Amino acid sequence: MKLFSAKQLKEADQATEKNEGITSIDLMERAAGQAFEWIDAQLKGQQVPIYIFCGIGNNGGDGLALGRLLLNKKYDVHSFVVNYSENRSKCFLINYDRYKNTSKEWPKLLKSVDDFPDIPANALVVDAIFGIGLNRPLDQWVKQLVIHINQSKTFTIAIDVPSGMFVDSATPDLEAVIEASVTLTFQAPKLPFFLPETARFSNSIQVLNIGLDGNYLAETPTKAKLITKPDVQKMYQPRDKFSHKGTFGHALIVGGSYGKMGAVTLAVKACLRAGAGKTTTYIPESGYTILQTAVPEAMVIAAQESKHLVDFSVSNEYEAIAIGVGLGTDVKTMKGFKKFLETNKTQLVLDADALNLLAQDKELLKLLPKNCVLTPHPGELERLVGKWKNDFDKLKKTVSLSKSIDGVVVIKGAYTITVYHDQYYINSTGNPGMATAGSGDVLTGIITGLIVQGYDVLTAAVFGVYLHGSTGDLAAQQTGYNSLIAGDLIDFLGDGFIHLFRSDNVPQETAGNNRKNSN
Ligand SMILES: NC(=O)C1=CN([C@@H]2O[C@H](COP(=O)(O)OP(=O)(O)OC[C@H]3O[C@@H](n4cnc5c(N)ncnc54)[C@H](O)[C@@H]3O)[C@@H](O)[C@H]2O)[C@@H](O)CC1
Ligand SMILES: [K+]
Repeated sequence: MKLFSAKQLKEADQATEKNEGITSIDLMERAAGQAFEWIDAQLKGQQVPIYIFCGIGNNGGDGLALGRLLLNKKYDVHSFVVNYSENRSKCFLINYDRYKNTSKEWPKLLKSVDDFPDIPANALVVDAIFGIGLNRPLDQWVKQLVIHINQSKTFTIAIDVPSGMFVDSATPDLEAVIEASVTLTFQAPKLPFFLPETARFSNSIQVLNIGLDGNYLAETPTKAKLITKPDVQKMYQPRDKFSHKGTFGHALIVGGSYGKMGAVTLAVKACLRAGAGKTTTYIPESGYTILQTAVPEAMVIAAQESKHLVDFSVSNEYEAIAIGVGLGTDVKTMKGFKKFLETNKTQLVLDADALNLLAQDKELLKLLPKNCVLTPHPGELERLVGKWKNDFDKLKKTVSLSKSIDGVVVIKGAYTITVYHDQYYINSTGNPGMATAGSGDVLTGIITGLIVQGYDVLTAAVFGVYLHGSTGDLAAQQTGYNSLIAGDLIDFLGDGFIHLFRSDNVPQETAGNNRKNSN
């Protein structure tokens, strides 16, 4: 699903008006109508005081149109105009007049803190103060109004975006943003709904389709995409009946150190479960028995050194090498790692301590082969790219890193973002249960397993991240969040694949009939 910028959404509005021969006031009526339908479907006529706060631009126009529709359905509506400027938009003014013709009570003008109404605890608040047009910090008194609404702790519905949130750049003041209970967003979600600093404001997102021009939406490329099930269904490569283990590649997992062999165990198991034809691990000698016992399906090459890997001389028979899980950052390991990078030509997935080693000596980044995949969590990313000022700056820095290595960077988090050059792929699956030791090792294994089967690195990263999250969601249905451990992600990975082609609304016992493809 594409995440359009504010500028693109405005262009889509214009294309719709032109191609359908409608005016922006018609489009606003459509948007407000959709919001009304949604709210009416929840309230079903129940009488609660509805407090609508409207700005003086088109977001405010939406609020007034919504207020009129609610009044027509005999809801108890109290409207306020947040008079932050005299530059009222045309559509606001038209809806202001229409509102006055519907209601005996005019919207109350708010001009300063003294005008703020008390908001009853049982009220439903509608936030239509600012939408995607916000482009500078709020006036002090408008910020105070946002704080006043947030402090009311009432159920708050934001129209299009929570007011105060910037869509295409970092939100300058995180105290001046509406904390929405639900965000009714038009046509497509917006990028900051998924970024760590701002995601908490746009809780529970409902996308309302207002029928913007299909051609414009289809043909306009976006920097950011939200990756959902239909996107990954297209990525899945069905298996040929006559395939054999050689068809699905050979992966090497390099890592482990004394006390950290579990990381390799998890990665190699995940790699196999993701579908790699063969896997080999290259580990310090002390892990030999552990690996052979824990994962009989994997081959093991034990290095001479017992506790840390020092020498990384591996053959070039693998389709991909994952390196870093449980590796440690011993000085000798660093030396060997550098030597390995100087000669290696195989596709790489770098995680954990491999990233820490790269961060210790950034010159090593130049030795990475094209199209490698880096999977840092925020701490590892910061060590690689330096401190960022905000989420947008973090993306910018990650884009630079991706371009400089000509590879893929997976920023792990609640919404994991895969960055390739200046494209962002935002993952929609996963849950807080996955914040547990070893979860990242499993992801490394999954991505590596997909690469060796022939998925290109970007697809392997985006698809792998989705699968990892959806598997976590399936596992959590059995374990709950607290009890989910990384091993569960491996156990449920098969269900993750099967679930890709299962309709979400079909009860479990009949779901199998709806499977188009399974692994
Ligand atoms: N045809 C259309 O254009 C449609 C617009 N829609 C609504 O229109 C919204 C966008 O409307 P607008 O572009 O009018 O903008 P907003 O209503 O989001 O903001 C109002 C205006 O205030 C000014 N402004 C920006 N920051 C300010 C600040 N800190 N203090 C004071 N003034 C500030 C800007 O000039 C901005 O245009 C969307 O989010 C959506 O809710 C929907 O009705 C769908 C159709
Ligand atoms: K809003």
